[in-house]
Amino acid sequence: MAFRTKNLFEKTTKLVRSYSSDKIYTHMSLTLNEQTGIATLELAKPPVNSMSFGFLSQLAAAVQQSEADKYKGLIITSRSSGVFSAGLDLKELHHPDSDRILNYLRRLQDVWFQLYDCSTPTAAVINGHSIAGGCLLALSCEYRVMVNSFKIGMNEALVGVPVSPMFIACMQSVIGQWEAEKALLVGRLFTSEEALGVGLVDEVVGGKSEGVCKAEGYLAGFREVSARARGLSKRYLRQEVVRDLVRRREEDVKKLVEIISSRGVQDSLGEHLERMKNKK
Ligand SMILES: CCCC/C=C/CC(=O)SCCNC(=O)CCNC(=O)[C@H](O)C(C)(C)COP(=O)(O)OP(=O)(O)OC[C@H]1O[C@@H](n2cnc3c(N)ncnc32)[C@H](O)[C@@H]1OP(=O)(O)O
Repeated sequence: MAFRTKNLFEKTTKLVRSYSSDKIYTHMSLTLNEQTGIATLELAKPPVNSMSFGFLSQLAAAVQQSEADKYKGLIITSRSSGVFSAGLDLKELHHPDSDRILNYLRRLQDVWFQLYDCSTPTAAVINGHSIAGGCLLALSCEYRVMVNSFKIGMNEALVGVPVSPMFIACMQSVIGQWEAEKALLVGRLFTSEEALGVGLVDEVVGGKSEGVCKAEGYLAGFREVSARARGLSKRYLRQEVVRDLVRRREEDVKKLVEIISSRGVQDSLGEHLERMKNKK
C-alpha cells in the first residue's frame, strides 16, 4: 500500500503563520493513504497530548488541510498507547496572562468549529484515556471507536472549572440532555464499556489496529455517496448547534476568561495540578 506522510508545514505555511508563530507540526503527524484517500492524524505530544496553544494551532491546520485536499476521510488517534488526550493544557489555564488566555480560548473555539463543521468524514480511534478537551475532540468527530480499559468523559466538575457551552453542546448532541446532565454535573469518567452503553462511543475494540480497521470501514461506507451532498447534509445536521455557538462565541469566551481568572477557580486548578504531581 502506498503511504505518504505529508509535510503539513510546507503546504500550510501561510495558514499556520496566520495562526501562530509556534513551530508547527511537531505535536502530530498527518499521513495520507493514497489508495483510500483516508488520512490519519496521529496526536504525538508526550506525555499526554495536552492541548497547548501550539497543539491547537496544529490541529486547526491539519483539519483545514483535510478539507482543502478533499480527503475521503480523517481518522484522529494517538501515538501514545495509554492516552488519547488529557484535554486542555492545565498550564495554559493556571495563572494565565490575560491576553494569552483570551487568545487561547478563541483558538480552542476556532479548532472546534473547524472540526465539528468540516465536510470531511471524521472518525476518532480513542486508544487511551480521553479527558475533557480530549473527549470534546472525539465527540466532534462523526464516529468513535474506543479501545477497552480506558476512561472517557468531561471531568471539569472535579477540576473545579465550569463545563463550557461547546463542550456541553457536543455531549448533549451525542448522548442526549439527561445523560449529559448526569455525567457533566459530577464530572463522570466512563469506562470504555460504560461509554458504549450510553452511546458516547460507537464501538469498543481490543486494540488500536482493530480500531483503525473499524474507522476505515465507517469511512469507506461513503465511497458511493456524493461528497458534496454528504458534506452539505452534515453541515445542515449540525448547523443549529454551530449557529448558536457562533452567535455567542465572543460573549462565551469573555465570560470563561472571567471565570477561569477568578480566585476560586485558580485555587481549584492549583489543587488539581498538585494532586496530579503527588499521585506518583
Ligand atoms: C473552555 C475552558 C473551560 C475550562 C475547560 C477545561 C477543559 C479541560 O480540558 S481541563 C483538563 C482536564 N484534564 C485533566 O484533568 C486530565 C488530568 N490528567 C490525567 O487524569 C492523567 O494525566 C491521565 C489519565 C490523562 C494520564 O495518566 P498517566 O498516569 O498516564 O499520566 P500522569 O502521570 O498523570 O501525567 C503525566 C504528566 O502529564 C501532566 N499532565 C496530565 N494531564 C495534563 C493536562 N491536562 N495538562 C497539562 N499537563 C498534564 C502531568 O502533570 C504529568 O506531568 P509531570 O510528569 O511533569 O508530573
